[in-house]
Amino acid sequence: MPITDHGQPPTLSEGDKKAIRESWPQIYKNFEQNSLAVLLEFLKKFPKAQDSFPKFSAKKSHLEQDPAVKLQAEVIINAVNHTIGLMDKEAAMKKYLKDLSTKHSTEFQVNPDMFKELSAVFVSTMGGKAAYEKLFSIIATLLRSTYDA
Ligand code: HEM
Repeated sequence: MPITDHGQPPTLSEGDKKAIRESWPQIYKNFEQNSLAVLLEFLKKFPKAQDSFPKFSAKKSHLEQDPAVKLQAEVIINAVNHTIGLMDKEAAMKKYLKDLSTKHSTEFQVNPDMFKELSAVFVSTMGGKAAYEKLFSIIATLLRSTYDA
């Protein structure tokens, strides 16, 4: 199933939440490595996305050593971790992501098509579990939501 970023976002079943709660700690335990791997893979696939991050090293071949890249990767995975922590509070989870969307659309002004692309890299890193496809479709749809409004 591809990541969706339009329309009604999927709902996480109790089974989805359980699958995420059981597997996420293994991923988050190595949050520095895992988040960096995701961000580097994303930037490799979508080199133009790097234009959104003028703070990153201009040398695309040395990105993995750039502390600003590592920090940004951690910011992203911590936001995913926070979202997972709000899975049982759907309204709060949506508000958190919508506020984050507003920042991306007004302050950072990044290309909204990229949320689903970064999400897809995340999901493939996590073994492509169906529950994560739903979670990241929620994330991608809500991060995009203030662009479409
Ligand atoms: C899963 C998807 C994503 C999540 C969870 C996420 C999360 C975040 C968070 C938590 C921040 C910090 C917000 C703050 O300062 O209060 C941020 C900043 C930012 N994000 Fe994202 N983001 C995602 C995808 C993307 C994508 C795809 C792009 C660009 C292609 C992007 C570009 C940026 C930029 C430019 C900033 C500001 C960086 C700076 O401090 O200079 N984000 N993001």
